[in-house]
Amino acid sequence: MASAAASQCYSYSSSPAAWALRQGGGGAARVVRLPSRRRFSVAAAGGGYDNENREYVIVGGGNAAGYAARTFVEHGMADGRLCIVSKEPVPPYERPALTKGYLFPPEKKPARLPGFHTCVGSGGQRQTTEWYKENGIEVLYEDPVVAFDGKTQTLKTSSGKMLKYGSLIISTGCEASRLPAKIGGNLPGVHYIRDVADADSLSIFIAKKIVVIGGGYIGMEVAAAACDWNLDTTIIFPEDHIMPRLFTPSLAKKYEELYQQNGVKFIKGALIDKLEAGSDGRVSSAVLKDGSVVEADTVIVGIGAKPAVSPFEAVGVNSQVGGIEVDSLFRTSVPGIFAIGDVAAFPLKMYNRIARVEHVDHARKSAHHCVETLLTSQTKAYDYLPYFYSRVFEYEGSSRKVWWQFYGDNVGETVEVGNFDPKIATFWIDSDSRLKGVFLESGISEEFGLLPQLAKSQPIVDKAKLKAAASVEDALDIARSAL
Ligand SMILES: Cc1cc2nc3c(=O)[nH]c(=O)nc-3n(C[C@H](O)[C@H](O)[C@H](O)COP(=O)(O)OP(=O)(O)OC[C@H]3O[C@@H](n4cnc5c(N)ncnc54)[C@H](O)[C@@H]3O)c2cc1C
Ligand SMILES: NC(=O)c1ccc[n+]([C@@H]2O[C@H](COP(=O)([O-])OP(=O)(O)OC[C@H]3O[C@@H](n4cnc5c(N)ncnc54)[C@H](O)[C@@H]3O)[C@@H](O)[C@H]2O)c1
Ligand SMILES: O=C1O[C@H]([C@@H](O)CO)C(O)=C1O
Repeated sequence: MASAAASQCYSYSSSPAAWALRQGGGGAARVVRLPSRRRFSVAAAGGGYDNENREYVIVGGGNAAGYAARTFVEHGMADGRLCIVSKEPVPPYERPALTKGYLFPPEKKPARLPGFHTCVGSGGQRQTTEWYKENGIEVLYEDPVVAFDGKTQTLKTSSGKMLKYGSLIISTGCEASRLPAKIGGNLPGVHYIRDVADADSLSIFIAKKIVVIGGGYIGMEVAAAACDWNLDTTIIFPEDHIMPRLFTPSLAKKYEELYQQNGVKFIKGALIDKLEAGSDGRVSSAVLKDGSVVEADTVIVGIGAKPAVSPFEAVGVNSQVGGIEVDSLFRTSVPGIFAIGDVAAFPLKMYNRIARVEHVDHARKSAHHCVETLLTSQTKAYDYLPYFYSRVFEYEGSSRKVWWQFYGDNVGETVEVGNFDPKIATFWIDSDSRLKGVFLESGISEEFGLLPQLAKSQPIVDKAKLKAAASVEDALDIARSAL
């Protein structure tokens, strides 16, 4: 328990006159008005709290938390005032590295901590453990919050610590969806990848035959990494093509063919009936619903992720997309409590709907926007342009590297140009001929730089001209000329 420091009390008030939480999209607007001036004061250590009276508490030490901490420091509001409570034993890091550089073979200089702490993924400073100490930020490691009381503004951690907050930022991200234990989802040799401990335990390094379950981001990035290990790799998923959240069938076909050229086998339209163990108790095969059996000494499961709302359900969970409901300033319906990153269900202003975005660009930007709101009472609504990307086969010696970027909304008719030679562009165009979304494989930086401009301004484009484009470069010129 905290030492009984001399009693100190600081207080501040919630920022704007009235808190309003609107439900966008189809839901009727619901404005929750609260008394205009709510004063919060964080009781002194006399209350016996374990976080040294830190006014600001971030729950979750992942990608968004690292970027939030940076903004607190930029405002000079971290030292002695910020506390991060994390489930993990290490400070925030760039999670995307876990299925990219982290999976390179030992002789190819795999990414390892402390090399990829936030904010290096966006060209920022590497915030090591020492960085948090030097900036006076208290970090509680390996001690997840298990209980929360909004009335007393207190949190309880799994080790029994009691923490008091003035403002609380929920940054708990997502948890990997799991196969049920009863069908072998927890067998030794079955792996999920969410945090660096998972990546460390991944026995891809000693595997011979791996089965990857799920044809999404994790599935594709792990399967590509397995090619660098020359492993016998099979991907199994229920849809009829990979990346169903984003890829068109024809785009998926191009990438599937590239994976097959690298030796990856696909079993599509298939669901796992169970995972079986061998005599050593480790996973030895995957049995599909049709009864067929695929041998494997390692199984990597990438079947989606669920927002980690616990123990903050009472703050308000969005029924459509899940996650903690926030407004365009990341304020929840409870004054002084915010949510950011994967776990936040926020108004996607451009498309007038509530969304959750499980990608690192939003984690970084939402963190910055939220802390700016908290510290400066700015009222500029978050106006996020969805940006997703992936990089595979990027290892040294790969026959071709793959790096695609997508901006916007994948809605409408698609026009696809190019055939991995080396580029591919796909344009999503709505019924008013407006460009809604754009995808580019292996662009040069100027071309990648054009994508957000196109997706943000949504120009009217000539579909016929795009379809007739002789190359990806021509197609981008046609789109650029529509700006
Ligand atoms: C393997 C992998 C690769 C990825 N690659 C990419 C990519 O290439 N590009 C891209 O755009 N996105 C990628 N993503 C998605 C991106 O990493 C996430 O969108 C981003 O990490 C979300 O940041 P966050 O802070 O909201 O959540 P997280 O980074 O998941 O952090 C949440 C943190 O909160 C902790 N936590 C949870 N509950 C509690 C609790 N009760 N108390 C305390 N701590 C708690 C978790 O342990 C974790 O440390 C990848 C994700 C994974 C898993
Ligand atoms: N480059 C990136 O942006 C990137 C990279 C890795 C991870 N991530 C994030 O990490 C999280 C997890 O990624 P993911 O790939 O697991 O999720 P995903 O949603 O991208 O893919 C899940 C895949 O598993 C399939 N699936 C669902 N249930 C299944 C089942 N029972 N059996 C077999 N297949 C099943 C889905 O149909 C889909 O193909 C997501 O939030 C994702 O955005 C992002
Ligand atoms: O954003 C990212 O961060 C890591 C790595 O670049 C950090 O060094 C990675 O692989 C990304 O895609």
